[in-house]
Amino acid sequence: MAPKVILLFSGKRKCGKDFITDNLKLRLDNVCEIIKISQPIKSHWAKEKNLNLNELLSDSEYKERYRLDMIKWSDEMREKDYGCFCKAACKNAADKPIWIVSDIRRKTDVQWFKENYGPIVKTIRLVADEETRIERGFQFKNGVDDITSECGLDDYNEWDLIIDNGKDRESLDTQLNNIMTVIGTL
Ligand SMILES: Nc1ncnc2c1ncn2[C@@H]1O[C@H](COP(=O)(O)OP(=O)(O)OP(=O)(O)O)[C@@H](O)[C@H]1O
Repeated sequence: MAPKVILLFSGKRKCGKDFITDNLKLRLDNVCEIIKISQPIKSHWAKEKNLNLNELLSDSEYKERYRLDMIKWSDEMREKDYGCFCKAACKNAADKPIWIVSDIRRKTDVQWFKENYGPIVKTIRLVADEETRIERGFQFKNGVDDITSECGLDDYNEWDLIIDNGKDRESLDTQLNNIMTVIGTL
């Protein structure tokens, strides 16, 4: 069974992608699956370099140590096939009516999903003011926050929904209700 809706989430570091998508998953219970494009990148990289995958997946210093190398390597892979990681992530996804892709970063990610799944693909941008992001632990890093993997969708303007998750945000309940409207009736 193919998914009926695919939600692609994007947003800057510490805007709350994991927070919102984890809460959405709680609300949707077992009709959804969270997909991370970074998962196949990290598992391939871990295997290749003999690294600890769990540490690489968690928010640790360990991950930061390999971040730049991973970005460089994955960019080279994308040059050969821009959909390679989207494809790998979807191949491992469970058979659920709603897929939540929590870490879309590039226009080619959106392109790949739209080409392969059509109008069931909906895009959601999370935004948060910098002060709030800093409170959550964001620190600007040259070579990380100023390159495509963080800025590739800054000028994308066809979002189905933009959610403020900064200091002026609405309640979590309202944020999730707005997402439910995008999902519509299955
Ligand atoms: N609406 C919110 N209310 C309370 N806490 C929040 C909210 N949004 C995010 N947070 C908290 O802010 C921190 C960063 O959020 P989260 O990890 O979801 O961001 P992210 O966008 O996934 O970050 P990264 O890109 O670095 O993975 C977490 O500790 C999270 O619990």
